[in-house]
Amino acid sequence: MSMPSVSAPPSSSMTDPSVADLLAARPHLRMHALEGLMLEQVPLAAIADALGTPVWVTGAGTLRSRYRRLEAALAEPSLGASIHYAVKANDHLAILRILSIEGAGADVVSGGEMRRAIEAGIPPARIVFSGVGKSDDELGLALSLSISQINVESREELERLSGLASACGRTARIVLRVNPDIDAGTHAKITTGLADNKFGVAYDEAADLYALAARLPGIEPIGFAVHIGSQINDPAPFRAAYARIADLVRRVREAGQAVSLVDCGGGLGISYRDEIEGSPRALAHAIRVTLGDLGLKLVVEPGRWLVAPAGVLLSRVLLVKQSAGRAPFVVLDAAMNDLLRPSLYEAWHGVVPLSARDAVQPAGPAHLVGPVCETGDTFALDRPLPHLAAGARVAILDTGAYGAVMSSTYNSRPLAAQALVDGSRWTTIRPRQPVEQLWAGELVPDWIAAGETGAGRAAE
Ligand SMILES: Cc1ncc(COP(=O)(O)O)c(C=O)c1O
Ligand SMILES: N[C@@H](CCCC[NH3+])C(=O)O
Repeated sequence: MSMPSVSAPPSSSMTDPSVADLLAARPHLRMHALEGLMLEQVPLAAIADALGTPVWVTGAGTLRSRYRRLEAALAEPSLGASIHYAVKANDHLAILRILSIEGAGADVVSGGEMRRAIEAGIPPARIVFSGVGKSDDELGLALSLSISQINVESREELERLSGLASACGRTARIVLRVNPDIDAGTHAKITTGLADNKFGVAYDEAADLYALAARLPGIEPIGFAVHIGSQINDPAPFRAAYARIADLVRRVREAGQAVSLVDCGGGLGISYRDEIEGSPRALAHAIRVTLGDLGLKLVVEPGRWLVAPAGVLLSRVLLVKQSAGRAPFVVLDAAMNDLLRPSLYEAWHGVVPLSARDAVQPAGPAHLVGPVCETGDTFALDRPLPHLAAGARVAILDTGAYGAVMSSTYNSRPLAAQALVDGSRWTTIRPRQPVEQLWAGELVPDWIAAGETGAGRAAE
């Protein structure tokens, strides 16, 4: 099985793309001789000057154009698949609003995401609720809002939902998420369609469970869902998974049950390093040849492909730590608490200096790390990087998806600011978190605050 970019260790390689290669593959980014690195028509240094670093920046124009490319590929008359953006990839209200205006619905995995999507103007009728474990409160919210569909992942959830729906006199339109046992060929931590993974109901049990769903009060089964993982660039696993679902649909129909919808999930990958980006047309083809002639309503749930390339994380070099005979450590002011992907999946992200002056030939291999007290707080190891002195600023590329959303405040580091570029204008969409907010909700019991020493050893 080939291991694509998300799993590629961030170590040195003769094949690491140069700054010029990285920019050539990303038309929304370019290096201006004087202004430095531009996202759409905005010099990123201007944003770093105004907001400081680290700061996330997303290009609205880039996002829209990617949405339109995907929509065009899926809009063929034989498909007409509707796009439900996977909110988990980047849940900022401005991003959701942009996509909502483009016509996207939402795929949500929590009550919080459901509330966010609605707050951003996505109507409940365009919201799909996925997830392997949903609380009664979350299911109750979905029922009270009459969202478009609830993707059920187990018999236990189905029976619980039936009870909840009957109790409030509502009917839940459910889609059964099936685990097709297909290897998506992606990183083990983001594969979801293998029988060993926690997601979905076993393929062999799906037909019986669907039949049970039709008998349960408060439940209307309308179809099947499948999502085999994330960062998938090769269409073959999609095709294999959809073929299995098509067989299932035929069998269930032959048994006399109605199936009107298939939710094809998300998962389309991008090019982080030098992979061939997942193709919307190839995805559409995979859907058409497997499910296209079954008269189904089709749904997709893309996240990463839409928003990852549209975002960058800007950071500043705090210091360069030299050590004789070893690659230097270039210590950034961004860390794993901001961008977790390299630490979590050894993910490779391109790094480009903001200043054209810095974007020259690699000075030699260097380690790009953050200041957090974890050895795993690295962005790149042994990477041939341009010469970066203290104070130099860089953009870490393709961080629009699973970037800011996965941030934490570990080491009491406030959440970074966020900005939105739209053509030639830009604005702050989230100020840097004030440090006091880090402890704003914390309570110190009166007796501790008063300095009591308490029971001490006697209680041990
Ligand atoms: C059910 C479901 N749908 C959609 C997505 C979005 O995936 P991606 O961002 O890879 O398109 C995910 C995340 O993997 C998911 O779990
Ligand atoms: N968080 C992952 C993707 C998981 C997708 C959600 N199921 C990433 O950064 O690549």
